[in-house]
Amino acid sequence: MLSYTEWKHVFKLDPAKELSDEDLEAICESGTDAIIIGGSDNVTLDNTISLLARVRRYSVACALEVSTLDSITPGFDYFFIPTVLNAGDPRWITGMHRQALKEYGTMMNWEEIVTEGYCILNSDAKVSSLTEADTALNQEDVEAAAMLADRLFHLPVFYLEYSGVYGDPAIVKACADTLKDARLFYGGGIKTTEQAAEMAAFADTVVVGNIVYEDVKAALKTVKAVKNNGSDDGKNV
Ligand SMILES: CC(C)=CCC/C(C)=C/CC/C(C)=C/CC/C(C)=C/CC/C(C)=C/CC/C(C)=C/CC/C(C)=C/COP(=O)(O)OP(=O)(O)O
Ligand SMILES: O=P(O)(O)OC[C@@H](O)CO
Ligand SMILES: [Mg+2]
Repeated sequence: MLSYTEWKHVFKLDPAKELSDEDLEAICESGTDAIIIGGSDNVTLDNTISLLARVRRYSVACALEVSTLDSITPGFDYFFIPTVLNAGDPRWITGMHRQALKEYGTMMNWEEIVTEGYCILNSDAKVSSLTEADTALNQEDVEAAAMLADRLFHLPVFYLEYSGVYGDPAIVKACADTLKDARLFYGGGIKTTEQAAEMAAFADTVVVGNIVYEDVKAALKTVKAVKNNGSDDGKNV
């Protein structure tokens, strides 16, 4: 299994959405580096376990991106823990985390835990309303968020989240230039090979989500586009 520090392309699958066995097989066997299971609403223990079991038929790495306490279950290669750096509601910065650690703190394998410093930039995304994110950020503000994640908090991942819309490549580049150690994850609105390649030039890891459910053939094409155009700064590998 590839360490998450080497992932260039990832599919994010939502346990609350339907995906046929045929499409799931194509996604898992596509050459992507990993499957992240996660979503911002209607994620339950049942739909998480069900999707995990289906993905486990394949050898691809599989991570849970934890968004609710109820959906935490063993069996993943990694547990990605978001903290939303521009959240208005502190529960999504450290509140839920402290609650989770009361329950799981003594039984954690810390090697499997990867904290993601999220910066949410699409005001229309569900995740934006959920966390009451302050999305009115200019490039300088986003660079400061990247520095906060990387230099001040030493988070392993800074996640530029445009969920649902294609982001601004200039901002993604600025973050790539700002980060020293943290890996840059980019996610949001990727529908074409051109978009996938453009973001792969700056981001360490490109996350492809909703298009899987809209046009699986287009989703599959993003794998090669990313792998052939990825940034290669040797960070953290
Ligand atoms: C033994 C055992 C099972 C051990 C497990 C160890 C473990 C994992 C312990 C937990 C440790 C811990 C600290 C957990 C944190 C718990 C928690 C709930 C934290 C809050 C996380 C958070 C900030 C969530 C906010 C939402 C968010 C950022 C979700 C990520 C996914 C995402 C952005 C989806 C996209 O959503 P969206 O595009 O809006 O949705 P649609 O595509 O459907 O429109
Ligand atoms: O669903 P899309 O818009 O591709 O975004 C991917 C991911 O960043 C969502 O958390
Ligand atoms: Mg989504």
